[in-house]
Amino acid sequence: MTDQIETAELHGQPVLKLQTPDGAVALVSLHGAQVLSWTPAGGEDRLYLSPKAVFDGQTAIRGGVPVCFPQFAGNGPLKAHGFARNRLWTLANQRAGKDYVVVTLRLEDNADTRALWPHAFAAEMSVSIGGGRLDMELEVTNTGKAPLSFTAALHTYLKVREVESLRIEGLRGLDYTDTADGGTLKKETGVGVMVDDEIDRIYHQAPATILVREDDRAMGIHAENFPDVVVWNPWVDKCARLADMPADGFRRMLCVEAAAVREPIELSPGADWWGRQSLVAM
Ligand SMILES: O=P(O)(O)OC[C@H]1O[C@@H](O)[C@H](O)[C@@H](O)[C@@H]1O
Repeated sequence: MTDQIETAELHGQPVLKLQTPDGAVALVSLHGAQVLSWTPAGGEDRLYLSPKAVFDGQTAIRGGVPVCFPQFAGNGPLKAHGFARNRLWTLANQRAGKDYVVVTLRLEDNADTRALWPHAFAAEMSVSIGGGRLDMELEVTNTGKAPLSFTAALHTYLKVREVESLRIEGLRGLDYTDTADGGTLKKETGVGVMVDDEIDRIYHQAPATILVREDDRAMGIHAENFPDVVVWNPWVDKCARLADMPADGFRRMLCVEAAAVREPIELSPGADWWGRQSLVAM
């Protein structure tokens, strides 16, 4: 470990603390390879972590950036969002420079994952911070002898001041699957998407960059190799049903997820795929 990367604990669970000399800080949980908090240089924490999140080394942690793999949501036989967020990943690589820190966590198949999903794979999640940026990259390699396919997402919980006061820009004209309306396919007509009710949408063929604009700040969200963008907020009733969310938690969060859902990723033996999401605090 360098002094820019330390091992620590959060609520009894192992985390890596990343810091750059300019003051950017992130916490990454080994459970799920999940970024739990990210403070850009000179700023404040821009990721939502539920104060009721469960840290027991098994349950998925509510907040930060859960890694959904090898299945997005309930789109397949596995439990919601696959198993990667419920597994302990190992530190595979780390590097620090004058203005950046990067760590790579790794998860491979074992008897337990093969019982759920009969494939050999290696997944690596790289997290890099510096200045006002957070870069996250998920790479998956088919290490087996048969083809495999999966869906995936970086399920980013943005921390927002008041969800009803923000606007999501860049989605106009896109087709989306409205999960909150039985999976109906619709077209986005709004110039800016506002949130004043439950929203659970998978936007397809999304542009590389979208913007979440708040009254006094914004977040630029850039994705590569993730063709879908999921926008999710549970709103009052669904939030009340989530045991690991406070009643008013939905007001402080907005999930904007870089995802590959509509077209599963197909990997032949030996092939690999990567997808990236970057957040730029403005
Ligand atoms: O409660 P979970 O399993 O973390 O899922 C949260 C939400 O994740 C979103 O990605 C899905 O679109 C929602 O349908 C889902 O409710």
